[in-house]
Amino acid sequence: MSFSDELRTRTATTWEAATGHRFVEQLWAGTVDDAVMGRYLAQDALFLDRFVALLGEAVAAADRTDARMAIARQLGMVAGEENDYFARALGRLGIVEPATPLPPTRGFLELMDDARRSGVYGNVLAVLLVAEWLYLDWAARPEPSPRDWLHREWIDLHRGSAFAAWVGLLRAETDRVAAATDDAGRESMAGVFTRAVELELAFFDAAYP
Ligand SMILES: Cc1ncc(C[n+]2csc(CCO)c2C)c(N)n1
Repeated sequence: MSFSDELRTRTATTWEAATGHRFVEQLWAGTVDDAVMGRYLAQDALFLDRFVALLGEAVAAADRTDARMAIARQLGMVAGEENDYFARALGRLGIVEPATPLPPTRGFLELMDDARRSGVYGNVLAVLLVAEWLYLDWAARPEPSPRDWLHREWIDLHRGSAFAAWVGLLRAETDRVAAATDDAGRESMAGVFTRAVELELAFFDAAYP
């Protein structure tokens, strides 16, 4: 079993609680309450800002040109298309002020800052991999899309062949880097991965008061 599969298996209970969360169910059904969607997106705007900084560190720390270029392309996508969704969505929901980070957001910001400041490519990859793979997992359901663009576009941003290929690259990089590092390095990557999965679940929970 690959290193990434092993991490995914090790965290299966929490992972599946996140991918099957009521937020995800309601998103697919198109029934997420505007107050819930607003709380979630306002927190996610804070998350995304630091996520872009983390992608910048991955661009800097990658030890192969093909990976560096692929990460840089993805960084451009997040700063472009994804940011545009946020502007429209927050505008429609009437959210103008930046939110105060709730505990799961604070945890994520700290985890991303630690990985970024460490400059350790494997730890940076471990956070990116969870954030992207877990979202691909819930967004790739073979179900009809909700009608409201607010819900539909949030699903569409996380599925499709380009996004699946990006997650494939993160998995391949994670496996390659893990194979080239020592036990302590792999333990560190596993710790970051596990913490990120826990935070993804807590992040969905926090959208509900
Ligand atoms: C808490 C939280 N975790 C993961 C993602 C997923 N995500 C973050 S940036 C991005 C764009 C593609 O690189 C994707 C899919 C999120 N939005 N919020």
